[in-house]
Amino acid sequence: MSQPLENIALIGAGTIGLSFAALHLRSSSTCKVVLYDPRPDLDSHVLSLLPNYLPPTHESVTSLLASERLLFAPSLEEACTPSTHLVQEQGPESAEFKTDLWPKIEALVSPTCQLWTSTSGIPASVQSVGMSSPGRLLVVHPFNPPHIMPLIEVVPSPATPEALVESACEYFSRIGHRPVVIRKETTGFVANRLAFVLFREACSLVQQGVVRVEDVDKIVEASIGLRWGIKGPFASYHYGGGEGGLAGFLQNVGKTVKDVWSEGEGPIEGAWVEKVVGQTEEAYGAVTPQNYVERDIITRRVLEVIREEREAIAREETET
Ligand SMILES: NC(=O)C1=CN([C@@H]2O[C@H](COP(=O)(O)OP(=O)(O)OC[C@H]3O[C@@H](n4cnc5c(N)ncnc54)[C@H](O)[C@@H]3O)[C@@H](O)[C@H]2O)C=CC1
Ligand SMILES: O=C(O)[C@@H](O)C(=O)[C@H](O)[C@@H](O)CO
Repeated sequence: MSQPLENIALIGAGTIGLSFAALHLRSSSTCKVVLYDPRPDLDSHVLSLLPNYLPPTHESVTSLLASERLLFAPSLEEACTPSTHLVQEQGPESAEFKTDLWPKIEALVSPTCQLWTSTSGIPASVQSVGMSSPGRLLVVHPFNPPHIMPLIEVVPSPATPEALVESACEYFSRIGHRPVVIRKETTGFVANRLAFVLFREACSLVQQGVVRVEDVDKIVEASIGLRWGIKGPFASYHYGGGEGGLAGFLQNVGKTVKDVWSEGEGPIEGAWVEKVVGQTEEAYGAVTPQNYVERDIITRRVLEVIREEREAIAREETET
């Protein structure tokens, strides 16, 4: 068991950084989270958003600040110290920014400090080129918002020791998340690759006038979005194949699958960005904080029902 992650420095306190702050703070009643972010509105940003990310019964942000379990560091050097157990970065998605940052952090912390990046798709082997021990850097890619969404894609570089991978997986499993180790550094890792392929097809269908933005959302929410939250694509198609399972599915539907695959490639023609953005803004207007509150309430409830039902099924299986 690696050292407890009690002194945590979060570099970048935007959408993801603040969500991870809530996750770490609610996962341990003793851990200390130090935020470093040069944004001029950091105080108001944290005070306005962080309370929504913490459970309603959790210690208030004001109390966390008063007890110094939550701190704002005025500099990187004051956020990352020899007593820091974990530095997690969620700054701008820029290879230049992250590559420049990690050698600085490495020089500030102890050799046992865990170094994680929340990047959407910049591999650790790219970000760590300037580090003296590149293998120390590990990608822990969340799905927004990480204080609720359980997936963490743990993506080691070829230089990363297995012990660091195991330590990160152990931490996230212990706090109720679902880490999945991705064994090769692909662009966008796995979740984003799957999401972006679907998103490309959705944009193409809107651009072709096959369907409007809001109808794509209705279709996904009323079918695959629900289905894949319960059983992923392989299990779902295995079930869909009846007695033949996935082999039966591929035998029955395989030609249509391949026909669709062969069509859905290459760039989308025309001014598709303007079209999908225009229809999205027309359908939903500007995003408000209340949108996030409603999203989080429903997402938490769905996850809770899935957990409750799976536990009930497991209990029945052990009792029979
Ligand atoms: N937004 C999303 O859905 C997801 C984002 N990510 C990744 O998380 C990272 C952050 O993304 P977001 O939170 O969405 O962006 P964001 O723009 O909300 O937050 C980035 C924060 O970094 C701060 N920052 C800028 N320069 C800095 C510096 N020198 N030192 C410290 N902080 C600095 C900014 O002030 C800002 O608050 C990116 O790498 C992104 O790819 C990962 C999964 C999902
Ligand atoms: O969709 C998410 O939450 C994450 O998988 C991402 O990394 C996104 O691509 C994010 O960067 C943009 O929404």
